[in-house]
Amino acid sequence: MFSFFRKKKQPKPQDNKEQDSLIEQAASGDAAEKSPAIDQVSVSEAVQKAPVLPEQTSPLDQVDDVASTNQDGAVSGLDIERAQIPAPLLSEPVVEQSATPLAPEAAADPEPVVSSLPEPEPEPEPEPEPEPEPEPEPEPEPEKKSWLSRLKQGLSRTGSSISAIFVGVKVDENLFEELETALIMADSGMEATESLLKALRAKVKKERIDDAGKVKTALKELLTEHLKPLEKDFNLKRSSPLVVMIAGVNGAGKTTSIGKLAHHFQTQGASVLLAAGDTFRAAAREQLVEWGSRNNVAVIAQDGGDPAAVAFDAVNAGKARNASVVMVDTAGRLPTQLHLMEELKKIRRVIGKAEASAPHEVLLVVDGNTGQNAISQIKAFDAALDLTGLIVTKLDGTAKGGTLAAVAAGSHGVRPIPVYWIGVGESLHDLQPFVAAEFAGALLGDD
Ligand SMILES: Nc1nc2c(ncn2[C@@H]2O[C@H](COP(=O)(O)OP(=O)(O)OP(=O)(O)O)[C@@H](O)[C@H]2O)c(=O)[nH]1
Repeated sequence: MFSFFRKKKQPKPQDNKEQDSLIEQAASGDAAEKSPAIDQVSVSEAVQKAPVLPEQTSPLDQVDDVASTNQDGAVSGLDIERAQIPAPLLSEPVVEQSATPLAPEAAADPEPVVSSLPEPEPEPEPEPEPEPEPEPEPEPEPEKKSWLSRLKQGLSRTGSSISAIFVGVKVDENLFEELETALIMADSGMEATESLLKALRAKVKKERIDDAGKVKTALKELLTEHLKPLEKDFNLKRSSPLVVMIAGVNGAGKTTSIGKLAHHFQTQGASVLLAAGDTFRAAAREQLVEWGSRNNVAVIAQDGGDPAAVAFDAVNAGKARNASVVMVDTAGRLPTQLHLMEELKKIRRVIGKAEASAPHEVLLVVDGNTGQNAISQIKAFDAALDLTGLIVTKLDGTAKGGTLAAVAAGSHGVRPIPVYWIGVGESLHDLQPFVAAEFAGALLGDD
């Protein structure tokens, strides 16, 4: 599919443990003395020797540049290691096998498709030239919706059903019961719903609120207060480079969010380096390289191999180049795929071997449409990785949105992990900091 990537070896399950430990040995820097075989799986080599086919201007050319050169011409740590590699090894790159099985389409070069040519049809009679039609007036471009209106529209299913409850009704038990149902239907969970309604009843009683519209305002205040603990500024400058590891289930929006974040960080003056730690899906690597070129930032990648090795090299490259931020993408996985969750833990550990204080942030990307299932996802990834934050994507879609109220309430034992950003579209700018009041307003269908 991607001619510039080397054909991957089929994984040998019985070798994985041994290779994993070799990768970790390599990362800890003492492997060479312990086993001559480490040359075959050297962490740095794997990236440095990513193949570059001659005459090809593939994204990996850029990647190879990143792994081997330093912008100002200085010899980087990676260069030094490369210089010490015997020539035969350099010319024959070793691709270390990941614990992750290779996707069939990535594992085998596709057969060329040869389609049979149809019989040539007789030349049609030339038609007389039609009269040129007058050019239609160009339609005025619809004004690009603001992100907040996209969030409101995304949550409108919940918003309009909650809003409708307050129209033309008395403040009585019926109103509270309808609200209870609507909040549960919005995926807020029992804990959050009960606690919100208890507080609302108390407030209505204490402030003698007898107007349904004012009950809605009171609910918005309470919901904002409830969501407030999830609101947290992302501190970009606390370490250099700041190493951010990104995880999540398949298709949650990890790579897209990394692309958006790269742009966001750059607008704050940060220099960004990306690590294509999704070595499982070839298209994911290409997707990240594409985001990299869109943002004009370098991407460390290799064809196949161990994602921990990519992360390790990326952190070292980030240090050598004084990058402000290194973001490590990882392959999507379900929390039930225990061996893949182990792989994530290993990536986290190996990052720590490249830089003891790293990763500084471990973010879970959650699809906002996931509903209550998001709670079990967050719990499982948190147990494996000790998450530091969430990015909730696709809130411009058909999300119900109540899940965040459930997270804030610690539903089913989930930790109220901060939500740094929300995704409200597919383009570069469609990432916004999570603001409790705005989110509460959108969830309750504010105008
Ligand atoms: N509408 C909308 N679409 C989004 C948002 N974030 C991501 N997407 C889309 O979701 C799809 C999956 O996004 P990816 O970034 O490839 O997801 P991923 O988690 O990296 O996927 P895997 O690598 O397969 O696990 C893409 O079509 C994105 O454009 C968002 O905030 N809103």
